[in-house]
Amino acid sequence: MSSTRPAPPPVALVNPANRNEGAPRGDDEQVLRLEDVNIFYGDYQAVRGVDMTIGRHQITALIGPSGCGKSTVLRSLNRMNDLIPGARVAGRVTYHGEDLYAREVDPIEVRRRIGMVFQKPNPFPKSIYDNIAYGPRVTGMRVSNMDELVEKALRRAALWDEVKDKRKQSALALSGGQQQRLCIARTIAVSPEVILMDEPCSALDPIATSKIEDLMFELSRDYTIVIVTHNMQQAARVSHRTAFFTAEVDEQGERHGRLIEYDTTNKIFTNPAQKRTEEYITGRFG
Ligand SMILES: Nc1ncnc2c1ncn2[C@@H]1O[C@H](COP(=O)(O)OP(=O)(O)OP(=O)(O)O)[C@@H](O)[C@H]1O
Repeated sequence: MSSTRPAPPPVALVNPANRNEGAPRGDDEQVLRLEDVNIFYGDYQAVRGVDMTIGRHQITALIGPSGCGKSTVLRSLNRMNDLIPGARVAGRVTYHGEDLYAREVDPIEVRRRIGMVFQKPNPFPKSIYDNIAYGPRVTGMRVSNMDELVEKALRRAALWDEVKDKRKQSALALSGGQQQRLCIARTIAVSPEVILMDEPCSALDPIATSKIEDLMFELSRDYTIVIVTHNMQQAARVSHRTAFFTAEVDEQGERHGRLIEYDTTNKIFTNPAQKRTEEYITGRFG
């Protein structure tokens, strides 16, 4: 951020009454920032010393070999690690400059503003309509017209045309790709600013994957997206910036995830600065 740029307006993570406020606007604004982030599961340090920023309305891909800490880092961005017994995040993770881990911050509000879509589509065993209405209801959002909200979320997730006549039917009857778009619609329904996606296409066929990729690109006009993917072609196709992680072995023989290189996706895939990045993207290791 340039020193002349005015600071973004504070975002109330603490006060749920402000949840319907629009997201602050600004082009290359940083939405999330990690500073010397270290993540532990009990005594085991899974991730070491990560520094990176996530820009607004960008798709940021986290790539790297299995076990290098991509999902762990992703979960630190909306305090999902809080739900894992023994997990602990040290260092600073800020959202528009606010410490996400400050004592007074409400993790529920964090997860509403920074939503998450998982690897395996996980709709609730409820109707399509109720899957979308669930979040607004439980978070106490003031909604004047729920039908409209449901329609908007389904349209936004490119699912409306396929389900408009069966909104009262079970979400479990949808195909895997439709279920994943429903999960995206469910995330969108509570008006987040950021959507975290943990390998959202790994359980889907190529056609469903391509629909989700198109959707991600479309959504990046309004949302900031961070995606973990094993699929390098996918990272290259959809993301603006790519972070390459790998696991390093310390003197005691323990493996710790490290961020090796973070740059524009074009740079990472055409002219990476680090040899390890090049070896990984050319398939020589990992
Ligand atoms: N809930 C947990 N409890 C203990 N250790 C964990 C837990 N989740 C992950 N780990 C460990 O932390 C390290 C990083 O795991 P993580 O799942 O973040 O890696 P990843 O890069 O996302 O892997 P993959 O690509 O295989 O999903 C691994 O050594 C893993 O075994």
